[in-house]
Amino acid sequence: MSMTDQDWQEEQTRVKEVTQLIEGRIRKLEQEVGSVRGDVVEMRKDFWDEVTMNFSESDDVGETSTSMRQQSEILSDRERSHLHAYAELSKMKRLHQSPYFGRIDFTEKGEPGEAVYLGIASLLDKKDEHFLVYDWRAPISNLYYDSTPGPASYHTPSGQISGTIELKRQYVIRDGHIKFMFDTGVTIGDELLQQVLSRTSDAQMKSIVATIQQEQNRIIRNDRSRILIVQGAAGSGKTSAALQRVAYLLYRYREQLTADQVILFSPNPMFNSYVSTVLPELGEENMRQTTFQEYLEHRIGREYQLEDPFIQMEYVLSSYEKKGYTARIAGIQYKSSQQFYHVLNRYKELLEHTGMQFRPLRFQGQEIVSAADIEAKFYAFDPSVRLSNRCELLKDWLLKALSEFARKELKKPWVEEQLQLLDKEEYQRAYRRMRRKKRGKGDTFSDFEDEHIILAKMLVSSRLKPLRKWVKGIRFVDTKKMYATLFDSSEHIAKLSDRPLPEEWADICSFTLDHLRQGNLAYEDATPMLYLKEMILGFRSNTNIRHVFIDEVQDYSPFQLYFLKHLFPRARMTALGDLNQAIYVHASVLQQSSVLQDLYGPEESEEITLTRSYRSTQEIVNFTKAMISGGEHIIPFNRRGELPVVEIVGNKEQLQAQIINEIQRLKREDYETIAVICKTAAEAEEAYTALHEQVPVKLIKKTTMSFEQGIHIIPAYLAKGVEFDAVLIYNGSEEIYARETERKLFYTACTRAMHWLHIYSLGQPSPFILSARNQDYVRIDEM
Ligand SMILES: Nc1ncnc2c1ncn2[C@@H]1O[C@H](COP(=O)(O)OP(=O)(O)OP(=O)(O)O)[C@@H](O)[C@H]1O
Repeated sequence: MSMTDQDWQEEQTRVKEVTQLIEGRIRKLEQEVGSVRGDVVEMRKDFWDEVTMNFSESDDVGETSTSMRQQSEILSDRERSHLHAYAELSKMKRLHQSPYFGRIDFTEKGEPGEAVYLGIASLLDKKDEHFLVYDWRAPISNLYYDSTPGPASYHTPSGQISGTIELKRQYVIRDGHIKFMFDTGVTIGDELLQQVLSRTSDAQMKSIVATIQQEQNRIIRNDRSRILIVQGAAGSGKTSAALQRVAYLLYRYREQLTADQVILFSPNPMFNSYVSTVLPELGEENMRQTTFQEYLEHRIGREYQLEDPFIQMEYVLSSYEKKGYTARIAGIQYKSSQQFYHVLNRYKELLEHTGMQFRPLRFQGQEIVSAADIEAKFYAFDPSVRLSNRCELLKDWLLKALSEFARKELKKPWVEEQLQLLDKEEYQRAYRRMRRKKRGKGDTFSDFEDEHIILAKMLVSSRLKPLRKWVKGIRFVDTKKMYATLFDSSEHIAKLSDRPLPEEWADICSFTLDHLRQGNLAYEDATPMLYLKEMILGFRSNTNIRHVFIDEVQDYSPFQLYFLKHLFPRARMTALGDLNQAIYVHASVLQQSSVLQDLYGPEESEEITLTRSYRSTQEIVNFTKAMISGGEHIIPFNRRGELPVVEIVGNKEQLQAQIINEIQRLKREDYETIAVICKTAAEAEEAYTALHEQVPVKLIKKTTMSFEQGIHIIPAYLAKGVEFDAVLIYNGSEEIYARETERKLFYTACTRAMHWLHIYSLGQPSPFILSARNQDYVRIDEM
């Protein structure tokens, strides 16, 4: 079917009409809204802070939803209707920029045909009768993404509807004018995708609704499985699909689901800023965003000096020579495994009968209740009572013991001494406070004696207050010691294991115990330690969250995934990752696909693989896919560019001078985002020092919160998930990238490039580069 001039004219006329209608609505809404502009403030805070209430006590969940309800009740009806008008206005403004991007003509059996136009929101005609534009998430819109012209059908809540697609058309509309228009046979024509992908990169991710591919659509609209596992090549649109999926779910389940009930775990804080505009662009509120580390900090950051994953990463990448390196690596792998998770589960069962460790209750050097007595009391409770409930019972028992102790303490000389020390004013104040307290209780005290005793009581009680708090916080349970016990010798843990321990066990033990003794918690110990704590004291789960998205899931260990499952018991999970980008040395959940399948069982799991890569040019994909196993399955999208360049230099001065030249050239050629990617933070620092006086570069650190256009110097592990027009690899030599563990880091770094990839190498280049065919890159030898 070919497009005629008449088609163009008709379509342009329609665009004009729709645009005028939108403009009319905008004028009306602006009047409605104008008077209270700025009145309604957004009430969102950092996720974990806000949810502190949610986590602080296990039975607080009800309270949290009450407090949320209260929040929304604060908004008066008037404000609510204004909010609605605001939302409507911003939707109209978005539609005004580009009212729709696609059309299908669909004839349902026995009905007249209908032209269905798709946009980012729905739009009704003047009489509110017909859809001028359908929301891209509406049931009928699925035809556009999933079917080709010919017989087709789609699901609606009331059943399946069959018919024929007569036409499928795509548009690019800007400011009321059609810029491009294509009729397509295949799913979504390559023409529009070509248009979209040839743009330069942005500081922020864009929505892809106009060009969602069929396989991506299956991810976005999946609503059957408990866990959806997405494995996809670098640049295949995993993150994009995840975000459009959030928008889809918020639309599809708008009666039940709010953005607050969806959480995205991302690789680092900067990534949060990178993706934060996609949902607002689609007219939805952002989901909650966090990192796993942020959660750990929230839960155990006060008790320990917590190592973050990037410090661990720096150690792994640059301490090969150090003593204890192999043992630490073996320890990281062991502690992140499913095996260790099972060990902890068995440990918990053991603790139900024996082995709980307690801190004694002490006051001013004297022991009120000894650890042994606490333990005896604990195991005297009925063994069928849960550990956490027994801890609660212990708490009550200890609080009673504390009151008893306080009574006896009243007569002790220190109390008298301290009372004597109160000066007159303090005494008066205490006396008045006491009177106030006593008033209304019918208690009167006439003589000095009474008064004195009451003051003594107050004194003792105030001295014991911290201890009471300590007991209430169940701090008498010594989780740290119980965790450490596992590393005391091999005997104890061997009884809990069904597999042999790592060879380096003795060294793993001494590393762990040393760290704990100093109050440090290595990254690999944080999750198991917290898990043990939760098993003993009761899991503080979050039942409000209904959808958990885990991006870069290959960087999570099996242990962490099991943990997240416990943490969000009522949620469905969408896990997206690429094993070839697994940059941590700990076991990756994607190493064996069974790990994720086992999480909820195969029946509850669904897996989708994405093999087309959209980020990089065909040349870059052909070059990078040679670095990894299974790379032959990656299909580049047909977009041409220049061959990657590998430039070998003889010394550092030359290296830095060449990079400066190259950055200047790229800037002249209007590349908007350029990254110099380094291996470690130390290397990035070095590059920054050498370059920043010649070219305007920004150094990205793990604390960097937002991402801007420009020239960045960035360690590879922080470049996760983001992309740049041009990537320069600071030093891709054999010396820097040769070990197996560095292969994936190098691959991740190179696959950040959209249009231009230039690798510098100080001396012999990395073997990963040399695995590419000679014709797939240009080699320049300056040596
Ligand atoms: N259907 C699509 N239409 C237009 N652009 C797309 C589409 N799918 C992906 N892209 C673009 O491809 C690039 C890579 O997408 P995204 O970052 O989602 O991939 P990813 O699989 O998460 O990558 P990585 O694993 O390498 O971080 C983005 O610029 C995205 O906008």
